[in-house]
Amino acid sequence: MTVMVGQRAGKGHKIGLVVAQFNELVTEKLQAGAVSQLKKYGVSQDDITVVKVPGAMELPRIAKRLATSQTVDGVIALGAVIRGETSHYDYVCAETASGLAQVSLDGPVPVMFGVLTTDTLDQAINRAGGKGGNKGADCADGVLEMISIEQQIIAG
Ligand SMILES: Nc1c(NC[C@H](O)[C@H](O)[C@H](O)CO)[nH]c(=O)[nH]c1=O
Ligand SMILES: CC(=O)[C@@H](O)COP(=O)(O)O
Repeated sequence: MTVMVGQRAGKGHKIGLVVAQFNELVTEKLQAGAVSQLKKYGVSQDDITVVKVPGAMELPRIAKRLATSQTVDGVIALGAVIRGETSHYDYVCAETASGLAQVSLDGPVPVMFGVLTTDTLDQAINRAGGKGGNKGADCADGVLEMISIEQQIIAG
């Protein structure tokens, strides 16, 4: 069996976006990048479900609820964790990443890790539509590619 990678046909696919409100200046740009990219590949607005959560730590729980709801073909989790004065940053990053990875591994649909983990606000802004690209758009590419890969594997 040969599985073609890089396939991003989006028409007819339903995608769930879980977006952290913490650092909303950044996460709203990630969300816009993801939606724009999904539409570029044919996903309709009506097939994109957006759920907001307080912060990155809440992303895994709602990503799991969406992933297991049998209403979406893939999930994109978006957030921006920016280092402060204490070790809280380390715990938020580690648990959010671990939680989302577990939802993707254990769940029925692919879950993309679209959480920026940066030392400064500028670094985050640069990766939400600035010179560093848009992590939300990158995740849109990735979720469509993963859906295609899994469909090809199932089809044999
Ligand atoms: N400092 C950041 C947070 N902190 C909040 C946590 O994500 C969580 O909402 C809280 O601990 C309650 O469970 N969240 C971010 O998304 N980004 C940050 O920089
Ligand atoms: C990533 C965080 O939780 C961080 O913004 C919290 O800031 P601080 O460590 O200064 O309390």
